[in-house]
Amino acid sequence: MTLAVSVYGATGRLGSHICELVNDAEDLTLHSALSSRSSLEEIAGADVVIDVTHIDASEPLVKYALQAGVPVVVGTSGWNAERLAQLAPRIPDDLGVLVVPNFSIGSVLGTHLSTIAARFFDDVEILEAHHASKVDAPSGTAVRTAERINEVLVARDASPQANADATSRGETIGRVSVHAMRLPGVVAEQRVIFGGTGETLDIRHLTTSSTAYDRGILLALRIAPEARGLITGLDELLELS
Ligand SMILES: NC(=O)C1=CN([C@@H]2O[C@H](COP(=O)(O)OP(=O)(O)OC[C@H]3O[C@@H](n4cnc5c(N)ncnc54)[C@H](OP(=O)(O)O)[C@@H]3O)[C@@H](O)[C@H]2O)C=CC1
Ligand SMILES: O=C(O)C1=N[C@H](C(=O)O)C[C@H](O)C1
Repeated sequence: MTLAVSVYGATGRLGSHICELVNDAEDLTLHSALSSRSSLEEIAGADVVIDVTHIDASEPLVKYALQAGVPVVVGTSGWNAERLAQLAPRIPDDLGVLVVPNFSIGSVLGTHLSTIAARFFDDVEILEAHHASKVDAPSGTAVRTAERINEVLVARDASPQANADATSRGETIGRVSVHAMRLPGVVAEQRVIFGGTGETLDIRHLTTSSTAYDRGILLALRIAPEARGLITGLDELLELS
């Protein structure tokens, strides 16, 4: 018994990699490979659809998949806390949507460790770097990391000392400044830097190849048909939360 996988964004960097991954896995088959020119009807009959496109396409895809009764794995960046809060109540009881800002296990651990560090440091900034072709900034991972750190800072009413008002101080997400660099030669990198009294803590994750995403993609695809409701990130699946 194989799982029929539909890939939305199949002509892109990550989508074409996912198609290869699915073709190579004995328990998965490629049901359909969609691009911007495809009809969403092509996902009909799939056991799961994975979306790696653009936020403008991702939202309609999720809506369509939920109506068609197809579980979804979303890898597209742009699903911030506000969008996720709107999505959660729209998911039927018998379906699951996994929104995964980063499929790399190291990145998931980096963000998890950052939420622990946020219990002890009031000041933190995120520095992310990606390849020059990336269309969105800051990265979905950086936004999600900042949102999760901010939840911890707000819960304990932490007071950052640094002033983040000037535009050169990055985009402010809650109490966290986020700086984005786009450069040829880079795949993906994120540093979460905490500042304290006489010390800094630098939690750095470096992606050197898109193979970093394989384990997380396969895990999410295999779990999606049994998942129920909204699952954000791989933390729960990796038993981190
Ligand atoms: N969660 C994770 O671990 C990762 C997430 N990502 C995210 O995945 C997404 C895709 O990244 P990447 O593969 O590098 O991007 P690419 O630009 O290489 O590919 C984008 C894909 O999406 C399609 N697409 C773009 N706009 C639309 C639209 N409006 N409607 C329908 N389809 C559209 C393109 O189709 P066409 O060819 O027809 O234009 C193409 O197949 C990004 O959001 C990125 O941040 C990336 C890496 C890891
Ligand atoms: O576009 C990319 O490349 C990536 N996008 C995701 C993001 O926006 O966080 C995940 C990873 O950083 C690679």
